[in-house]
Amino acid sequence: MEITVDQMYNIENKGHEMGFLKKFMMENAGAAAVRRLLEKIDVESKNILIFAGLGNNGGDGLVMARHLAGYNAKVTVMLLGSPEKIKTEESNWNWSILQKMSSVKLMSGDSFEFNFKPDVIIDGILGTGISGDIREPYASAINFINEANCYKFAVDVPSGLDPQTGETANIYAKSDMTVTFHKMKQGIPKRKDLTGELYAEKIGIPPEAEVGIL
Ligand SMILES: NC(=O)C1=CN([C@@H]2O[C@H](COP(=O)(O)OP(=O)(O)OC[C@H]3O[C@@H](n4cnc5c(N)ncnc54)[C@H](O)[C@@H]3O)[C@@H](O)[C@H]2O)[C@H](O)CC1
Ligand SMILES: [K+]
Repeated sequence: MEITVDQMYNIENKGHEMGFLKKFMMENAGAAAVRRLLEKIDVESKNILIFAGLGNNGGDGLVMARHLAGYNAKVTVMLLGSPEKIKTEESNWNWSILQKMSSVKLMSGDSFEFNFKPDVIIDGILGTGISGDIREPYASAINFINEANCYKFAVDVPSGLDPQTGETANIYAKSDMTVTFHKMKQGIPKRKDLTGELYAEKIGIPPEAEVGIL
C-alpha cells in the first residue's frame, strides 16, 4: 500500500505521541538503510561520504554514519550548513554523538572539497520536507553526487524528487538504491529511473499509529 507524505507525517507524529519517539524511528531508519547497503557493498575500509541536510533526512544519514563506522568503513559526514542550524532535537542528538567519535570525520558549512575519492555516497540531503527550487549548498551537493563515479544510496528518496508527486525540482539526484521508511510514498515509484533499487523498510512504528489515518 502506498501512502501520502501527509499521512506519513501524521503517522510519525501519532507514533511519537504514543511514546515511540522520533529519535527511535530515526535510529531504526538509519540501521535499516545500512543493512540494505551492506547487501550490495562490503564497506570495510571503503571511503563513504555522507551528505547530510539540516532536517531529519540528514539525521537518518547521521545514524548511518555511526553504524557504518561500526563496520569499519572510512566515513566522512558533510553537514550542509552550520551545526547550530540543525533543525530537530533528534538530529542534534545524533550529531553530538558523532562529535565524540574519532572514527567518523565531520565536516560542515556552506561549501566543500574532499581529499579522497568516495566509493559510496549517501544522499541524506532532502526527504519528505522538500519544497521549491533547490537552494545552496544542497544544489552543489546534488550536482556533486551526479558527477561522481561511485555507488549512490538515497535515504528515503533521491534528493530533489518530490515523494508525493513524483515530480523533480530544478536539480535532483540519481541513485543506485533508495530505502524509504515505514511505507512507500506515492510519488517515489514513479521515478525508478532515479531511485535505482527501491525498498520500503519498517522502522518500528506501532501499527496502531495508523488508526484513523490510513
Ligand atoms: N517517515 C518517517 O517515519 C520518518 C522519517 N524520517 C526522515 O525524516 C525526513 C523528513 O524530515 P524533515 O526534517 O521533515 O524534512 P527534510 O529533512 O526532508 O528537509 C528539511 C529541511 O530542508 C530544507 N529545505 C526544504 N526544501 C529545500 C530546498 N528546495 N532547498 C534547500 N533546502 C530545502 C528546509 O529548511 C527543511 O526544514 C524523511 O524524509 C526521513 O528521511 C525520520 O528520521 C524518522 C521517521
Ligand atoms: K535524500
